[in-house]
Amino acid sequence: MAVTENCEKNVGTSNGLEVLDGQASEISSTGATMSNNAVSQHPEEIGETKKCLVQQEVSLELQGEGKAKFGSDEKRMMSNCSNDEKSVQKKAKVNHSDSGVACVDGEDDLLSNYTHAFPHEMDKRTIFRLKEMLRLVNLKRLQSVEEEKNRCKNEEDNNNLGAGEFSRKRLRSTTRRQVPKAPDYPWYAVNKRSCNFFRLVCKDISHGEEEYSIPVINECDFPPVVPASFTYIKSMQVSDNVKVPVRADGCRCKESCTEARSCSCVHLNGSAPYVPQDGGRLVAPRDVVFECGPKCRCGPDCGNRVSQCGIKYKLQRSDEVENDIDNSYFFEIDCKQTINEIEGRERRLCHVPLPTSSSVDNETTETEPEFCIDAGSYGNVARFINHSCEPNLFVQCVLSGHHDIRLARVVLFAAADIGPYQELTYDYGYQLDSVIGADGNIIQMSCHCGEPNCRKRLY
Ligand SMILES: C[S@@+](CC[C@H](N)C(=O)[O-])C[C@H]1O[C@@H](n2cnc3c(N)ncnc32)[C@H](O)[C@@H]1O
Repeated sequence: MAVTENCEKNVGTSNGLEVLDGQASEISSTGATMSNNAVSQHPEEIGETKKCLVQQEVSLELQGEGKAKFGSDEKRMMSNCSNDEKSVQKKAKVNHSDSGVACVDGEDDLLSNYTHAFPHEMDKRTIFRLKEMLRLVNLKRLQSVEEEKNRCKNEEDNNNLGAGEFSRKRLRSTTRRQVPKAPDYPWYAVNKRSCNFFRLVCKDISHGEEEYSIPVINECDFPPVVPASFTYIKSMQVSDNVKVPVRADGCRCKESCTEARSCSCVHLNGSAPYVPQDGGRLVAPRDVVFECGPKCRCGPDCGNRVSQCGIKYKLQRSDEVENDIDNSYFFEIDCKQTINEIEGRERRLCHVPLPTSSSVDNETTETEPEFCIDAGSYGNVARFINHSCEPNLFVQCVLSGHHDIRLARVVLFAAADIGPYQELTYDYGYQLDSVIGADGNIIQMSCHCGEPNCRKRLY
């Protein structure tokens, strides 16, 4: 899945965007973490969330008449089915039917599944409209399949040509090698009566947790599938085996904390880390940002709590990259790397100036990371942000409730102005050949960020 910005204005440089929340866990000797999580101790609550998810995601009024509800049973069917079954569903082929109309193998199965699951809600009219929508989806898919076929054919032809012929051919069709622009599906443009309905698999992945809903649009799979289940949380849960650090003392300010001489938290930063503009921009990347916390007297509107304010921009997710390894959602809380790896930061930060001083104890920066965030089952939208070798976000460590750098919060800030519908990315910062499998062999992963300077490998 990729996360894109989905609003009509730019996300400004260095605006605090998101906290990579998940579960902070101790890194075990194997590098894998297993943790008892706080949320799973409240099964009723999770049950409620799931119920709510079904209601929110799948209800749809079709022109105010027949009401089609998809998802609950279908999703259950999908989540219960084996990988083989899933891949069969994903591999629905586009064909020409006798009438020349594109159809998808398995369309009848799909409709009969829905009819079976919702017998009272699938009247003839609804079925007709569903078929019409499927036809539109298929036509669009067929078009791209044809385009792809033509592209491959051209490439094949060109492989059989000499250099002179090749250049003549390229001159004649200069657009041939252009990468087709990915279609944008702005949230406001999602037409419930059109085929986009089938691509919108979730109206809000945060299930009302965030101020703005985060829709998920699946442009890859047919039928579109919802993202694998996880629980959306807004603040980091610390697993039972991790000792929660003592709360840091707070400032005594009654209003917004902007001055180092009057606010003890701002003082720890040397000067105010944020400018009060567009919700608080980071003045410059720092080793660590000290924000106001729970023991401070200032309120939630304090200017030194930027990373605690939640998402302030509309985001959406689209299905692009498949994950097939178990630890795709681990993030080491490695402030040492973000603080010390100037080379990496130079690469990551684009034109944002580098930090000038280290306000963190050297001893802590020399040790290996002890904790990691496991966003596999619990997390927020940041868990879906992909890696890029030319990213538009960078990692900034932030401390607020406590001052233990080993459990710092990981916050992603914009490194440049980010336009609407741009994918949000950051540099995962892996060292090549640093990921070792259970058998002791190095695991490699190719990078598909597509940037001209792509390093070709994630790790
Ligand atoms: C934190 S997840 C990112 C979200 C994930 N793509 C999804 O759809 O849920 C990290 C995983 O995404 C995939 N990924 C992210 N960026 C990638 C890239 N540039 N090239 C290849 N795979 C990438 C890898 O499988 C990686 O382990």
